[in-house]
Amino acid sequence: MITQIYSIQTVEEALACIEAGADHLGLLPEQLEDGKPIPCGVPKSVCHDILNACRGRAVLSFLSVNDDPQFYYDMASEYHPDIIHVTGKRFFVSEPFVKTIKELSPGTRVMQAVPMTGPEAVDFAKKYAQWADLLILDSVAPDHDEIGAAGVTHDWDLDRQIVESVDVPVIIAGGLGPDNVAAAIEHVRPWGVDSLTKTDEFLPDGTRLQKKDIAKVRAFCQAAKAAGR
Ligand SMILES: O=C(O)c1ccccc1NCC(=O)[C@H](O)[C@H](O)COP(=O)(O)O
Repeated sequence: MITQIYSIQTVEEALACIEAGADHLGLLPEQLEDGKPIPCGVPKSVCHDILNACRGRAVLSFLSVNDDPQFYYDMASEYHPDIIHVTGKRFFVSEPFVKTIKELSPGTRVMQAVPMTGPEAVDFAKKYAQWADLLILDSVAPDHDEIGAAGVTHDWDLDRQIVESVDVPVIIAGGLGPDNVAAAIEHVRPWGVDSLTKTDEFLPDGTRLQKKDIAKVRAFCQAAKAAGR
């Protein structure tokens, strides 16, 4: 069972997550969203430092919420990440897009986020599984229109249907943490599991810090590996 942890901010955090059992690390190179800097964007020099420190020790997934394919092409040329994670609101992978990414960065795989909003997600997943190397099935929170970082679960029956009907590896995401990852794995039988919100640090007043809680990351990875055996 592959474990993926978002959103990495520093080299120290990346190395601590690897030591805690994470196989894939996800991060967002700094970028604009609706004209404003994205909250947990990582500066270019830090992205390179994380890549240099972690290559060969974990799979690095670089995410964008951009709807302009050029942003992804620039990301492929600049970083040559192991995975490019496409989670634009209106932009999804296509055959020519994936071909261009692979010309710019041979060896980079392309992962399409699937918005798990209802039964229509099954056809969406089947369509984009034609071109993407991997899928990530992710929640869309009721109060925002972004795919991911929602901190809530969705209907795992739909995830199970998708896992059973596509030929590419599927990572499940959305509100997963140490408390529920085993149940999700048992229900869906995916290739991998992902966590953001529930493995972050929180202040006593409930404010979420953009920082991983390494004890929670360890508990998540241990629970996932045990359930995935
Ligand atoms: O990592 C982010 O900050 C992020 C921001 C915007 C869209 C997606 C983002 N992350 C993608 C992931 O794969 C998350 O880990 C996934 O959405 C799960 O999030 P959560 O429900 O909070 O565990």
